[in-house]
Amino acid sequence: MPESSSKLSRISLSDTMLSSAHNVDAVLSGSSLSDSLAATPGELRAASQAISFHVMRRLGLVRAVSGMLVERTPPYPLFNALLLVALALLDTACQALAQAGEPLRRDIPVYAVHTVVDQAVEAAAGHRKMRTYKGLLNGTLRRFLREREAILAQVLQQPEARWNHPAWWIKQLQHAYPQEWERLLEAADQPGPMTLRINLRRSSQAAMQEALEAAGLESQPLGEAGLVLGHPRPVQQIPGFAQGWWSVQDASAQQAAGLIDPKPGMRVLDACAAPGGKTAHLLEWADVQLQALDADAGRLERVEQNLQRLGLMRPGVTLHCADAADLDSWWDGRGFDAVLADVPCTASGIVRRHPDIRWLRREADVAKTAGLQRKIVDALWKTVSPGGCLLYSSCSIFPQEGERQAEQFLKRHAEASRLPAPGQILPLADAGRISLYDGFFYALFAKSP
Ligand SMILES: C[S@@+](CC[C@H](N)C(=O)[O-])C[C@H]1O[C@@H](n2cnc3c(N)ncnc32)[C@H](O)[C@@H]1O
Repeated sequence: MPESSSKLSRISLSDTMLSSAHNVDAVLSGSSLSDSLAATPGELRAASQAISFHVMRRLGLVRAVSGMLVERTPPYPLFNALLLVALALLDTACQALAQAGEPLRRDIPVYAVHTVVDQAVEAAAGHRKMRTYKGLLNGTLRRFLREREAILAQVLQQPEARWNHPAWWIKQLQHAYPQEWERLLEAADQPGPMTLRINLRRSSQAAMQEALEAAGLESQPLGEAGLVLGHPRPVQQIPGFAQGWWSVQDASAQQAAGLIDPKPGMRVLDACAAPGGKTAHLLEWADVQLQALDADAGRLERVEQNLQRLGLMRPGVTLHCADAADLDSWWDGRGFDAVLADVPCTASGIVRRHPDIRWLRREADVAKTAGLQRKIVDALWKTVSPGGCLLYSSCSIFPQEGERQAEQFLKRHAEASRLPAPGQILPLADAGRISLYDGFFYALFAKSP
């Protein structure tokens, strides 16, 4: 039995399934899974997260199965979510049985078939408003077990069920990446690695790797300041978090500071800063004068907390809550040598870490977000001093938020030229190993002197 399953088995599965159903219901009603998990009781959170992530990665399939098996959907959304949770776990239980001897991925929650059915029915039976649907749940799960092969053969004809992404999302990727779209969709269902960026002002890659080794944690170096952990861990279980020796930051995001390569004394603007991953990296890189903005006051507080923890809140560093596109509200007219525009985006490049995103976004969001990005980056360009640079970045794999945005920017601004930068980074598995990189886009523009 995988480690994740043995840990989960110490907690009542019916409670965990019910809690996961609340999470799935929240996402289907338009809320983020992170918010719903934050409201989950602490003792259930880890197990509920494992199951909820799993259901998000199977949601297209189980919704199609439920649509086929349940003729009249009960008018109680929590019950429908519980059914989806149970179907996802049941299908996985059957898969694990069929693959006996070949373990499933360690993050996938695996239970025995009869346990899933019993515990799902118990979860419904113990809930005042779901009790009446107990028989429907039991009957549906048992029918799925009896007819699984035929049911799957039929529903897997539907792209959403086959790829577990909305149909519009699949079409976007087919159009943008005719060669890679299938691998991209598959990669979205693999969990991303946990990557640390070492705060070179407080530790070093070698010292941190030693500290990890002493704590029994395996890691691999990445570039000059990164370490990829063998297995993800809660931050409190990793040495040096409170001491500010490191931050969690994906390998793609770790490239921003090096692309800007700020020098001591430079005036730098980080225009969409929260929670401050790249702000901190820029301050670790050089003693710059840095202004950080974010439109969300709550998120901006996290920038301050992170900079305090890392020992980077020093004179010359200022934080402002402001709309970056509204220059009158925050800009004093003095130009910046470098501007980082890490713009808000659909986050289509990080679905492996946030498997709910694909179900929360709507097709119209892509154009809407691209419009907001254009407004922000056009305003920010005015703040760049002649001879300075602007780094545009987004954690998206939709070209409207990446290459297309960069091409159109160049057309609008005659005094802009493009400098070398990675462009679109795709989170594609390499030789069967999950990608170290989240989906990301970088374009670097120089302003003529
Ligand atoms: C991709 S996140 C930034 C991540 C951050 N750079 C990091 O590395 O930790 C985008 C941020 O932009 C902020 N934002 C959205 N619209 C904004 C605007 N008009 N002006 C400034 N910040 C904005 C959001 O609140 C969010 O924190």
